[in-house]
Amino acid sequence: MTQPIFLIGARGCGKTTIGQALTRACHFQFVDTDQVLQQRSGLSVADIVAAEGWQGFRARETETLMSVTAPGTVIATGGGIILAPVNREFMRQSGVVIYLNAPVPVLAGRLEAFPEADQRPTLTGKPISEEVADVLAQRDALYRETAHYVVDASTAPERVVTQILDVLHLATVS
Ligand SMILES: Nc1ncnc2c1ncn2[C@@H]1O[C@H](COP(=O)(O)OP(=O)(O)OP(=O)(O)O)[C@@H](O)[C@H]1O
Ligand SMILES: O=C(O)C1=C[C@@H](O)[C@@H](O)[C@H](O)C1
Ligand SMILES: [Mg+2]
Repeated sequence: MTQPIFLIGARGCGKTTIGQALTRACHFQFVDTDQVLQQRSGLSVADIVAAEGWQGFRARETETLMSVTAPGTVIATGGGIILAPVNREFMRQSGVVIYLNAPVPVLAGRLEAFPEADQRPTLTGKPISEEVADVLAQRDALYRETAHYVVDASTAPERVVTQILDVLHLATVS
């Protein structure tokens, strides 16, 4: 199988972390839309949002998603990639989409430990655990309708990777 693999889910569910580990396990290339967007622009997410608003960031995100999608690639997306219908349709039609699902306390705990504020400027102005709950309530249905598979992302990274390999029927080659 060489179809692109898209990892979707909330901030902190592990798209970047699990994507890198999955890439090593299945010998795909790794790409992260947040990282590519920031490298290409020379700006952080927080800088872009300050200058152009979330609308400007979302337009750049769609362009980045389309440009990095290629066979043999694991694509870690940004948490809000599913907001645009064009992104949802593009991912479902271009490859296999996996939702890394984790409960609010797990997500909030990770984000409180590793805020990375330049990449994760506030979405609501609320404290982290409230924001995570609000945003997940708004987006969970969109993650589910976009995904071909849902995996439990609250376990250790190796177990998340194993679940993904299982649903994809890919053998781990070490
Ligand atoms: N399965 C896991 N178990 C424990 N810690 C994890 C796991 N997955 C990710 N983490 C940790 O949670 C934090 C956030 O992970 P990561 O940056 O991969 O999330 P993300 O989904 O890419 O978030 P964003 O949408 O903001 O890009 C990191 O510090 C990472 O080490
Ligand atoms: O959940 C979101 O809307 C975001 C998640 C991050 O990955 C970044 O793409 C950005 O901070 C927006
Ligand atoms: Mg990430």
